[in-house]
Amino acid sequence: MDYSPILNNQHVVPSPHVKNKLFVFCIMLSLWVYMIYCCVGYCSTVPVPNLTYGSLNRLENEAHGPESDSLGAHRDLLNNDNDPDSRGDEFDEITGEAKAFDDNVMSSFLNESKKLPQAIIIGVKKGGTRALLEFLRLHPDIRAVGAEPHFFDRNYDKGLEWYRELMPESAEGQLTMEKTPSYYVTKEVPARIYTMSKDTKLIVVVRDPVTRAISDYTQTRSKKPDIPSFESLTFKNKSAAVIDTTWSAVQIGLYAKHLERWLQYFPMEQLLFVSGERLITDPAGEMARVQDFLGIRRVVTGKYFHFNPAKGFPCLKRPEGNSKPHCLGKTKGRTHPNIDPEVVQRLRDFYKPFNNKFYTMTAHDFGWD
Ligand SMILES: Nc1ncnc2c1ncn2[C@@H]1O[C@H](COP(=O)(O)OS(=O)(=O)O)[C@@H](OP(=O)(O)O)[C@H]1O
Repeated sequence: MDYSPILNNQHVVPSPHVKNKLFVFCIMLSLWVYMIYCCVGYCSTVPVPNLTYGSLNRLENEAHGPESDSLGAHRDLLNNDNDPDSRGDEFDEITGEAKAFDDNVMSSFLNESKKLPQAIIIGVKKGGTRALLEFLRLHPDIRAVGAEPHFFDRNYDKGLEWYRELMPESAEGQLTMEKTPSYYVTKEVPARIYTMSKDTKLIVVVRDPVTRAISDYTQTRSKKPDIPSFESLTFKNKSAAVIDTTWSAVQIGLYAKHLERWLQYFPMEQLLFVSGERLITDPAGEMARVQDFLGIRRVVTGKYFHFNPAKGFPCLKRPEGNSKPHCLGKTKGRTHPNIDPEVVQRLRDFYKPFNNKFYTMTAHDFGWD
């Protein structure tokens, strides 16, 4: 009778063939255990030798919880302005789940890192910049910081590494973005962005300068209810009816003048002007232009928007399912005070030549007159 060597020795000694199979099985098992470990969100906390500074920072954030970190960062970034409109707290509920999934599961697989922004929403204040950023954040190829970094105007001395650290982790092929509306009107900013990268794509959300000025005033008054009337701030001397172009609410609306400064550094093709009005009436149409400009797929389409008649604005909805649409917070879409129609008309006349120049420069009639 033939005995196998195993039985012959009275011990269970696996043959080399079986050993190989066992080895492969163990490797597979370890991989599966690791993947399950990752899927419950632990693998990003496993110390690995080649951790970047960025990922270390993320681990620290996870340890303190995302809320405490972002609040701290926002306070710092607000730079005493304490402007609720600057906080990245809009639409967090709708993007929150996706972000958590990204952070906890995907980042370790995708070799993510923090990058300087390749595209920036540079203005204008009260143009609809928050809405545009939140619409863009729905796109899987966009990673954007929620709060306004104010790097190129207020925090430039902190250096590019400080700026990079504020950015979210992004994978290969994803665009990093931020929005700071004051960049468009700040003299030093074009040169500074050019120094960071002359290829930076620049997006400006523009809105009828008269409505924009009233919106700006409404925001200031919500924080300082005792400020003088819009009418008295508009004129240097009310009787002379000379418009005070040093008042920032008026100054910001001189879009053509500010654009001249940008064109000293960037070609027109690198700037995209988004209509703040159309962003409300046709968000999908404006988003198509923006996505084309950024060179990303048209993912954010009409199915993401639901017009809320009570609010008078488009809100965001998930294309699948029938969950409640999410609207921007109450600092967006404030009720404007009634302004003396004569003053409004004076402002319209004042802006007319500047608007026309702006239409010519951008080859786009925004229809404000
Ligand atoms: N979808 C949606 N929901 C709410 N509000 C919207 C939306 N799209 C554009 N807007 C308009 O955005 C205006 C605020 O502009 P910004 O976000 O650029 O303001 S800020 O500079 O960041 O403070 C804000 O101005 P006000 O209406 O004067 O408050 C809105 O008119």
